[in-house]
Amino acid sequence: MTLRADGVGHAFGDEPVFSNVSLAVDPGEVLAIIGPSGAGKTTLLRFLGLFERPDEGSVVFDGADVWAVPEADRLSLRRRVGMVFQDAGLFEADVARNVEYGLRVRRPWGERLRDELAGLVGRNGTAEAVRESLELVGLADKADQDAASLSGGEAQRVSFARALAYDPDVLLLDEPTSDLDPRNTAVIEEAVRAARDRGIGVVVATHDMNQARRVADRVAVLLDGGVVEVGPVERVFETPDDERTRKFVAGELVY
Ligand SMILES: Nc1ncnc2c1ncn2[C@@H]1O[C@H](COP(=O)(O)OP(=O)(O)OP(=O)(O)O)[C@@H](O)[C@H]1O
Repeated sequence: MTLRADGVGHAFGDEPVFSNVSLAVDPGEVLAIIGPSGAGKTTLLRFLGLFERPDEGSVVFDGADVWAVPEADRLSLRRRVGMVFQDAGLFEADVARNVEYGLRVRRPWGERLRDELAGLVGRNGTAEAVRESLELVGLADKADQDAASLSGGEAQRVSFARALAYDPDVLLLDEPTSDLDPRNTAVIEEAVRAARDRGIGVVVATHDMNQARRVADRVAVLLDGGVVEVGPVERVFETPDDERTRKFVAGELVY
């Protein structure tokens, strides 16, 4: 199921962020969105996550223009997209409960009610999904630990596991490793590859170009009010078409 932004543009008040952004992520690929701070990476992810409607253009998921379909249809499309925010956003409960939450919020109402009545923890399928997701980020042994006692890196990994537990079709990651040490970064990057290998389409917003090189199949360069280039990682980094990409990749300042 392809998720696509088609000519998307947006302004906050009279401050334009970007215009005419078109890009897509296919199942089983990792697309990195790179660009300087303030270029609009988070804003673009929020549009791709169907959280907000852009001023211009459309977001198309599985062939449906998501802001043109009835709200109920949009909500069911949104459930198929997982998003991991910069802030891990865990709540005060043990690690397993935090991961279960991912299942709880994305389930259709009927199933959700059934889960509530059955007691989510006791349901085998759910417990299994929680355990598998935690294993993928190397934290299965911390399932019963209080989330508040985790390190920042572990909290991010739990947040990732929470998004994976529901087995989304698309996973959006906003600077997933920005404050993490190399070990936690490596675990998350490995989990990104595992998600891709399961057929999930992954979008990673990052200002870490090395990370984009390590995990992405394709990269979109967001700067100067738009996507100036999108293509296979190696091509974009080694022989960029756009001079602004070349400068950005070389670490020269680009506005
Ligand atoms: N809700 C909002 N209201 C007003 N301005 C906003 C809002 N959200 C974002 N902006 C502005 O839009 C621009 C893009 O912000 P965004 O967070 O999308 O950039 P970014 O590329 O993700 O940056 P960073 O790498 O620093 O996280 C910034 O100038 C920001 O101040």
